[in-house]
Amino acid sequence: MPTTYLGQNQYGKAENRVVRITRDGGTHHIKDLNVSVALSGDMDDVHLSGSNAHVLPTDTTKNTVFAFAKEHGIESAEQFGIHLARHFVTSQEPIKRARIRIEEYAWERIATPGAAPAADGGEEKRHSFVRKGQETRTTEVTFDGARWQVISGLKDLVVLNSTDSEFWGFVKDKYTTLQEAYDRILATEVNARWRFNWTADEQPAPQWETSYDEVRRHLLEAFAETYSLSLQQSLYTMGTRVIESRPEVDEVRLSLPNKHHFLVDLEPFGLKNDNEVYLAADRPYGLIEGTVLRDGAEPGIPVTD
Ligand SMILES: O=c1[nH]c(=O)c2[nH]c(=O)[nH]c2[nH]1
Repeated sequence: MPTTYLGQNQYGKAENRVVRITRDGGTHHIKDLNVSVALSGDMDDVHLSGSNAHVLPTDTTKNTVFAFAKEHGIESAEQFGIHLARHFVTSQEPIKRARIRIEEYAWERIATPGAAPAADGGEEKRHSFVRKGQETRTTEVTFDGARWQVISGLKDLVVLNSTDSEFWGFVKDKYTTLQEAYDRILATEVNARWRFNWTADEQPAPQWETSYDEVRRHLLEAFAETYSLSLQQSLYTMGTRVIESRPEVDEVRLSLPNKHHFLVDLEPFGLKNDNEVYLAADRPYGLIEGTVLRDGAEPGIPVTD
C-alpha cells in the first residue's frame, strides 16, 4: 500500500537575469528583467519513477527566455510573460500550466551635457543609465576638540553604459579564458567616499547639500562620458572629475563592483546576438577599488572595504 501521494508540483528556471538593449542609432533603450519560469502538468512519472520523458529541462526554459528576448524583443514585462507562457503550454503536450514571474528594474538616462557628439551624424550619444531608486547617502564626522574630519559618500548608485567600453590587451596566463572585448556593457554600483578639506571652525564650512548633489552629478557624468578601456580607468576619471570640480574635496575613494553582463550565445538557436541580449550575472564580480587625491594631499580616508 502506498503511504504517500504527490501533491502540487512545479518546476522551471528561476531568476533569469536578462538585459535587452535596443539600439536606435546612438540612442539605446534598456529592458532589465528577472524572469522566473514555473511549469506544471503531467509530471507524475518524473516524481514517482524518475522517467524524464515529459520533462522539458529547466535549462531549456532558461534558453527560451534569452532567445525570446532576441526574437520577440521585450516590449513590456506583461507582453514578454504572455509570449513565454503561451509557448510552454502550447508547444509541450504534458505542460498544462506555465507561471512566469517577472521583476523589472527601472533605469533612467544620465544627462551628459559635456558629452562629445557621436561620430555618426553629430547626434548626441545616449547610452548611459542610472538605476531608478534612491542611493544611500553617508557621512562620518570626527572631532578631536581642535580639528574636524568630514568624510561623506554614497552607496548603491547603480549605473550602466551600453557601449563605449572595451577590455583587451590584458595579461594572459594558462588559466586565462576571458575573450578580449571591443564593445561591452560596463555596469557598476558606485560606492564612494570623499573627504572634505574643511578642518577648522575658523574656515568657512562647505555647503553640504550643494556639495553632495554636485559630487553625485560629477560622478555620474564622468562615468557616462568616459570611453572606458577598463573600469579602473573609469574609476580614476570619476575621482579626478570630482577633485577638479569641487575645491572643497581633496580625496575620493571608490569601490566599484564590475557588474558583469555576458553576451548570450544564441547561435545554437539560429539567432545572431548583435550586442542585444545579455545575462546580468550577480556573482562572482570583479571589485575595482582605488583612491584619487588632490596633488599634495595626504590620504585620510581609511581603507575599510
Ligand atoms: O574593467 C575591467 N577591469 C579588470 O581588471 C577586469 N578583469 C576582468 O576579468 N574583466 C575586467 N574588466
